[in-house]
Amino acid sequence: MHGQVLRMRGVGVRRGQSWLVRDIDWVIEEDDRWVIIGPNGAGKTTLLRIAAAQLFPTTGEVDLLEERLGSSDVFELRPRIGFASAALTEQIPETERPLDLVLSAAYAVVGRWREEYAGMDEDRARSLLRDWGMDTLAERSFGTLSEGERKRAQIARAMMSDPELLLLDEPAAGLDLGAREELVGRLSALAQDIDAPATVLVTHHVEEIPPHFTHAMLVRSGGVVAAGPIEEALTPEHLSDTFGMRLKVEQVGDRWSARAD
Ligand SMILES: Nc1ncnc2c1ncn2[C@@H]1O[C@H](COP(=O)(O)OP(=O)(O)OP(=O)(O)O)[C@@H](O)[C@H]1O
Repeated sequence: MHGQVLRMRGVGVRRGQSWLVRDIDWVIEEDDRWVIIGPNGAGKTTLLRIAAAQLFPTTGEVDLLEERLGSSDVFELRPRIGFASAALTEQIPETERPLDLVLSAAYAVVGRWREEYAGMDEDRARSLLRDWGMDTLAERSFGTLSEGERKRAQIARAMMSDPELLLLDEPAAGLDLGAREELVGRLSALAQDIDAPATVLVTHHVEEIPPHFTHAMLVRSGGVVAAGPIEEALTPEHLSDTFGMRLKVEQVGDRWSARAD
C-alpha cells in the first residue's frame, strides 16, 4: 500500500461529561515511525485504540488503511494492524507457549490464501521469534518469561499478520535498563527496515525513543501540544507544556534525554 496509512480529522472521544481526546488531526504516512509522548491519562492509549479500529470516536473522521472507520468491516481491518499492549499481555495464559502465542495471531486472518499457506505459518512464527531474540524460548511457558521476553514475544505476535500498521503501547514499561536497551536496539533496527510497517510507539519517557523514529506527537489532557517531525516537535518548550513543568531536552547522538530545568 502506498501513501497514507491513517488520517484523523477532528477526532474526539467523549465519556460522560469529559473528553478523553479532542480535536485530533493526525496523518501517518507509510514510512513514518511515530512516538506518542504524554503524562498519565493524557489520552495516548485512547488514540492507539482508535488507530487499532477498536474504538470509534464520538466526533470526527478516521480513514484507516484506505477504509473509513464506521463504514467498513472492522474484522477485516484489524488483522491488517499489529497491536501490542500491557492490557493484551495480561490476557495471555501463563501456560501459553510463545510459539503458539505468535502462531495464533495468524488465525485472525481469514481468506483462501490463508488456508493455502497455512503450512508456512509455523516457519514464519519461528522466524519472527528469532528476529525478536526468542528462538530458544519458543517452547517455554509464558509465565516463566522475564518482562522483557514477554514484551518481545508480544511484538513478534503483532508482526505475525504482516501488518500495515504496528501499534506498540508502552513496550519498554517495567523493563530493567538492560532489557530496555535491548528492546530500543531492536525497535531501532525495525524502524530502519524499509519493509517494516508504519509504526506508532507510546511512551512516557524520551529515553525510550528508538533511533530512527521520525515523528513525535506530544499530548496533554486529551489534546495535541505538538506533532510533526521529531526534531521540530520534541523541543524543551513543547515537552515542558506537555508535562506541566520546566524541562530540559537533550539529544546525544541518536538518543534523547530530558530532566527538570
Ligand atoms: N471508559 C472511560 N470512561 C471515562 N473515562 C475514561 C474511560 N477510559 C479512559 N478514561 C480516562 O480517559 C483518560 C485518557 O485515558 P488513556 O488511557 O487514553 O490515557 P493514557 O495517556 O494512555 O494514560 P497512561 O499513560 O496512564 O496509560 C484518563 O483520564 C482515563 O481515566
